Amino acid sequence: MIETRGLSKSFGAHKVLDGVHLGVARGESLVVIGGSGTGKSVLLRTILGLESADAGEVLLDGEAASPAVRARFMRDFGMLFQNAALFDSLPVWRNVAFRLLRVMPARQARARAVERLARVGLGPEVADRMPADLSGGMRKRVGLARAIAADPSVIFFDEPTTGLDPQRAAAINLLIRGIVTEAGATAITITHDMTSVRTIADRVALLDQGRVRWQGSVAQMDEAFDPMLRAFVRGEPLDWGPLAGQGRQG
Ligand SMILES: Nc1ncnc2c1ncn2[C@@H]1O[C@H](COP(=O)(O)OP(=O)(O)OP(=O)(O)O)[C@@H](O)[C@H]1O
Repeated sequence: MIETRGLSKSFGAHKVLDGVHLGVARGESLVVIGGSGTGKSVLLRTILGLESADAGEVLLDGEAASPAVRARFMRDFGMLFQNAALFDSLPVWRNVAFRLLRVMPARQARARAVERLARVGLGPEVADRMPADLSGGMRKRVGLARAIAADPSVIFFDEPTTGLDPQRAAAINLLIRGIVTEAGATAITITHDMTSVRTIADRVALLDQGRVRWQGSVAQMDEAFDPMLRAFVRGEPLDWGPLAGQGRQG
């Protein structure tokens, strides 16, 4: 359903994507992992056309992503941005119902928004609050409620559990898994959270230095020999050289 072929993107002299080949089948959940700054968010933005690629191509439903193909794709698409990206001037329910308000009466859109808020563990009293009055974790969940409000068949989640406590994170992981399994949605998720990977992923791709270094199922990930993948999965500390950790010695 979504395919990238040799996708490359630089900012000035900094090559962030260096020939990314990746595919996601309809109804599949792909999780992209990789160290900070390896280009995971840039990859999603380039697939969406929010960044233009320097080389390579994006195919959506087998067609090259022309503006018309992208517009069609976006009609049935939801996204949770890393920072939730809420509209600060709109109350929570209008943020959640933003797209619904174009296609249904306000009363119905509000009822749907309240129902979606409940799915992410937020009560109806949150509906009329302003985003600035919410905690970071609550904003994240409002962003998730907005992403799923219109029952999209394709959803991108950029770090869905960052900033949530472990129990809320686990609930969000199950919600995302349910959206893929029960509603048959196609999902790409970026995360650093290995619990999320294990709950959400049909397939995992490890991005490194602008390329897909490894990809496979969760079971294959646990058996894989790739040293970088193993270190990432186990959360082994990076070696930052002789100055690292000096603060600990006072
Ligand atoms: N608009 C931009 N202009 C210049 N550099 C950018 C721009 N967007 C991203 N970058 C750079 O591209 C690199 C990859 O960024 P990206 O946000 O994709 O990383 P990431 O893998 O999602 O990281 P994290 O896990 O920390 O969120 C970073 O070095 C970042 O500074």
